Order: sequence, then C-alpha cells, then structure tokens
Amino acid sequence: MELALKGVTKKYGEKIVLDQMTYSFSAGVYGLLGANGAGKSTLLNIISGANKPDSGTVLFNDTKINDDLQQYYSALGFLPQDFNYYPQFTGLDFLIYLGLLKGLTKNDARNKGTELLELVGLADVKNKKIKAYSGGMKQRLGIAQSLLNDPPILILDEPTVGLDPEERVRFRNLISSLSNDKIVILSTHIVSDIEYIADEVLILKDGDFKERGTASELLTTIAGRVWEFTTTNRSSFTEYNVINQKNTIAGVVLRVVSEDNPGNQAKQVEPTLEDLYLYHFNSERKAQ
Ligand SMILES: Nc1ncnc2c1ncn2[C@@H]1O[C@H](COP(=O)(O)OP(=O)(O)OP(=O)(O)O)[C@@H](O)[C@H]1O
Repeated sequence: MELALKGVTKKYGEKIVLDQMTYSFSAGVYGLLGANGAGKSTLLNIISGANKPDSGTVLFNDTKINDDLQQYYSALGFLPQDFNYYPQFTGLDFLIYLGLLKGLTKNDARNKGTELLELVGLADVKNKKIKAYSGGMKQRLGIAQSLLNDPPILILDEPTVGLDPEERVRFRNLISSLSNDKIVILSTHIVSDIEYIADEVLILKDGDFKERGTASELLTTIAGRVWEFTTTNRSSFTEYNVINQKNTIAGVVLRVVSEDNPGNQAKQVEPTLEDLYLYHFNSERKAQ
C-alpha cells in the first residue's frame, strides 16, 4: 500500500504554501507538526481529495486520486479540522446516518456505529444528543466516524484539540491499536501527542517537510546543541533561540538551542522532540 505525493504545489495568491512536495507514505503512523499557518490543513485537505493542488499529483497505489475520487473515498477516513456535527442527532444516529452515506446498510451502520462508540469510549452516551457532548466527546465522535468504512487510509486534522490529558492517552492508545495495516496521518501542535506513537515525524515548514524521521532520528539533529543555564541578565540572550525560560530566585533559567556554548556555565542537556519543534517554530517567527 502506498500513498504518494509527487511534486504537490499549492499557492494562495503569491504565497506558496506547499512547494513541490514529493513523499511516499506506507502503512504506519505519521505525525505532522507545524506552526500555525505552516500548511498542515492545506496538505491534509489535498491528500484527502477535498482540495486540489495547483500542480503535482497524489497517487494511491499508483492511481491518481482525482481520477476516481469515489473509489478513493471508499478507502479513506477523514476528520477535517472544522468537522460539522448535527447537534440534534444522538451520537449513534449520527454514525448510522454517515454510515448510510458511506454505503453501509442500515443494519451494518448500526452495528459498526455501536462498535466504534464502544471503541472511543462513548457507549454510555450513544443515545444522548450531540449538543450535550463536551468538546472532547465530539472529537472522539469525529474519530469514530472516520473509521466507519474501516479505511486503509486515515487522515486526522488536529484530532486531539479539546481533549483532556486522560482523553489524549486514550486517543494515543486508540491510534496505536489501529495502525498495523493503515496509513494514519495526523496533524497536531502538541508534540507529546505523536512523540510515542508516530513511526515517522514530519515537520512542515517553508512548503515542505523540513525534518522527517523517527522521533529518535530527529533528536540526533539537535543533539549536543541544547543548553541550560541561569542568568540574571535575560536581555543579553535575545539573539539566542530560547526554547524555554523559567523564573527562579537565582535568576531566569534559559533553555536554548545553540551551536556554541552560550557561556554562563551552561550545561548540555538531552534534547526532546519539543525542543526541535520549538527551535524550528522560533526560527520561523524570527524570520517573519
Ligand atoms: N482558502 C484559502 N485562501 C487563502 N489563503 C489560505 C486559504 N487556506 C489557507 N490559507 C493560507 O495558507 C496558509 C496555510 O494554512 P493552513 O490552514 O493549511 O495551515 P495550518 O498549518 O493548518 O495552520 P493551523 O495550525 O493554524 O490550522 C496560511 O497562511 C493560510 O492563511
């Protein structure tokens, strides 16, 4: 199974959001990280056939998805960022309704809907109207609907928005359990959502995947460049890429990414994926 991007480019006016992206996805979990406006939703909308690139193609098993979108949709589960729920429907009725739209029989839609509500932990509220659901519950319902047709490709745009820490853990376990035979691509701002479950982490910046690899491979790119030290003169370090700062009685503890030892008795510390992400995020902000 292969989902491939070949030279995918998308512009809005003069702004190039995706710049000749070429990449191949096979079964596994891909975690897409990027700052606000980096183009994550644009990319996921193109991969899901909801939007077309200006040039380039998306191929699923060597067939251009736009040549037969209907066929492609039968292999796709998609949770867009702005998913519409019908507040007057119950959770189960909503899944039955969407199941029917996806071509399931009423019986199959009911059975599958019931099974999925169990899977995402909504079995006890399946007959409650969606308007009574919390943000996290709606998000889980959105994940459930994306699985109705048992799709080999699952695209989730910021699926963990609104989830509390317990729900995040449940979500991570759910995705891990699904990922054996699927291509799962999910975008997030929250590094810990994907740090442990993504087989491949993709950092989208300047129109392409700036970094890609397993979490541990990516960490080697900033190994030896993350430093921590305490200063009482924060303003002398404005030029540094500061990942984190914490006020203490002794001064401000700064965590910076730097090629050279910033002095001040700085100690090298183990990099985290969050360091790497913030490093790219900060340099993008500085460049703007
Ligand atoms: N329909 C559109 N018309 C014009 N510009 C757009 C349109 N959709 C997106 N953009 C611009 O394209 C860029 C990428 O947007 P996109 O929503 O893909 O980013 P994102 O990484 O998903 O951001 P976020 O994390 O905030 O959702 C942004 O600068 C956005 O303003």
